[in-house]
Amino acid sequence: MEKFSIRKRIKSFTYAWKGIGSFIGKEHNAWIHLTITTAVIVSGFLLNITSAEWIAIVLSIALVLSAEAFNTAIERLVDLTSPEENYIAGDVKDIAAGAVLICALAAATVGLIIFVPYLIRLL
Ligand SMILES: Nc1ncnc2c1ncn2[C@@H]1O[C@H](COP(=O)(O)OP(=O)(O)OP(=O)(O)O)[C@@H](O)[C@H]1O
Repeated sequence: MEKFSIRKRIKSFTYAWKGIGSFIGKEHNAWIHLTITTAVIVSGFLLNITSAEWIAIVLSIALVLSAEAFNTAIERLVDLTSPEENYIAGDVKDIAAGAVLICALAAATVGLIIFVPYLIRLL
């Protein structure tokens, strides 16, 4: 087994940050998710939501962003390995996109459950 090395662990961490940079820098879907994320966080502070609600929001944000990041990685891998039209390549991309949609719908539901009562109270 390879010897444990702090330098190597730090390097892995910098690769992960590089991956986040590539995801945010090139993906229009990531920009949309980040815009919604910012709006949700600002709303959370303005409405002074509870700790438990923050936990649900943070987990929902992480769920959607990580699903989108996995989807992007799969899309790029498919483009690399199967740039030509291929039924399975298309299916793989559709399934990955479907996974993002499932996560986004769940996050939207969490957002509605948390924010709608606050907004009704404001009216
Ligand atoms: N190599 C391929 N073979 C067959 N179908 C493909 C292939 N590449 C993409 N597709 C089909 O086109 C759809 C969109 O592809 P892709 O996600 O690459 O494009 P996009 O619109 O640029 O996506 P995004 O905006 O998420 O980056 C896929 O979900 C799939 O149905």
